Amino acid sequence: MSPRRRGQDDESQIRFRPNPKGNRPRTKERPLHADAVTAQVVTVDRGRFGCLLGGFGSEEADDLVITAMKARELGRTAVVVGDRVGLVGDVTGSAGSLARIVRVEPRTSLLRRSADDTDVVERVIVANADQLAIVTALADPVPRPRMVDRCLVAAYDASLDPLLVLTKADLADPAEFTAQYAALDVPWLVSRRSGEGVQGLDAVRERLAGRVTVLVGHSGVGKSTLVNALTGSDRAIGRVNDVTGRGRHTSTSAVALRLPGGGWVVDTPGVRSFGLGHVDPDRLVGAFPELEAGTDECPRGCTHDEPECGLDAWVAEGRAGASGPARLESFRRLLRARVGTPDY
Ligand SMILES: Nc1nc2c(ncn2[C@@H]2O[C@H](COP(=O)(O)OP(=O)(O)OP(=O)(O)O)[C@@H](O)[C@H]2O)c(=O)[nH]1
Ligand SMILES: [Zn+2]
Repeated sequence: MSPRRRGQDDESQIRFRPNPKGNRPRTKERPLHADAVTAQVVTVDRGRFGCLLGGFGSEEADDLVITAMKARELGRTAVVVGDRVGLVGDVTGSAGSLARIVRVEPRTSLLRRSADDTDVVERVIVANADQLAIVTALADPVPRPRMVDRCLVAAYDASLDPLLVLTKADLADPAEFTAQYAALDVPWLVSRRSGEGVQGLDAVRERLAGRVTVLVGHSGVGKSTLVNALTGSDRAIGRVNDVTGRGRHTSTSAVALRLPGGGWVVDTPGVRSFGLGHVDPDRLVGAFPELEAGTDECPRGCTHDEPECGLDAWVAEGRAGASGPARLESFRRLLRARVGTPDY
C-alpha cells in the first residue's frame, strides 16, 4: 500500500460516532480548563492583555506578567484591567510567549461608562476595584465641579468608595471647593508642591494602602506627578514593557500599578470622557440609604427630580435626619450632572 493510500484509509476510519445523548450542546463537551492558572489583568493594549500571575494579592517578589490574548470561546466577553482570569497555554512569560485567557472570574465591582449620555451601551473600564480617587487641581486648571460630580456618580453606580485628591494646594485654598462635598461626606486629601517634591502624600498613601484604587482626572491636574510619586520608579509596568515591548504611552485604556506600601492604583490615561447614560436613578439613590428609604411614596419610574417625587415630603418631615435637606440637594445635583454633555 502506498503511503498516500494508507492515509485515505485512515481518514475513512475517523468518523464521528453518533452522539449517544442526542443533541447535547457542544459547549458542554469542551474541556473545563481545570489546569488554568489564575492571574489578574494589569494592562490592556490592542487585544493583548498583561496578566499578573497570582493576581494583585501575590507577593511582590513573585511578580510575573504574562502576555495573553482572549481565547476564541470567550466570544465578546469584555476583559478589562482588574479582571481575574484563568490562563492556559504558554504561561512562562518568556519573550514572545502568548497565553490564552479562557475564563473571567465573577467581578466584585465594575467601573463603567457609556460613550455619551444618550448611549446606553456601557463599556467597562476597570473590574474589581474598591475605590475611585478623583484627582482635581485646586487651580491651574480651575476645578470643574460638574466633572467631579460625574465621577462621583460613576463611583456610586459602581459601588466604589469615592475619594477626592486635590492637587496644587500651594496655589489655592481648598475650603471653598470642599464645601460643595460636605453633605456628600466624600473624604478629601490635598497635595501641594514644595520645592522639588510633593507634600501631603503620606495621607494619600494611607488611604490607598491595601486597596485597589482607580485614579481619574483630566489633563494637567498633576495625576502623573501623583502616580509617579506614589508608585516610585519600580513600576509593575516596567516588566510589562519587557514582555510586550510596548510602553505606558501607547496604553489606550487603563494600567494597574503596584504601590510599594501594599495595594494597587489603576491609572486611566485614556479615559477622557465619562458618559453616564447607563446610570439608573434608582441605583444612584442606593448610595444615600437614608433617602432610599423614602422612595416608597414615589410614583412608578420616578426620576427623583420631579414635583411628584416622594423625597421632598420625606425630608421635610425630618425622616432623613438633620442633614436630609442638604443630602437631597446634593443627590439631585448628581442626578442632573448625569445628563448632558460630558464635561471632562
Ligand atoms: N503648583 C503645583 N504644580 C503641580 C503640582 N503637581 C503637579 N504640578 C504641575 O502641573 C503640571 C501637570 O502635571 P502632570 O502630572 O503632568 O499632570 P497630568 O494630570 O498627568 O496631565 P497629563 O500628563 O496632561 O495627563 C506639571 O507642570 C506639574 O509640574 C502641585 O502640587 N503644585
Ligand atoms: Zn422620587
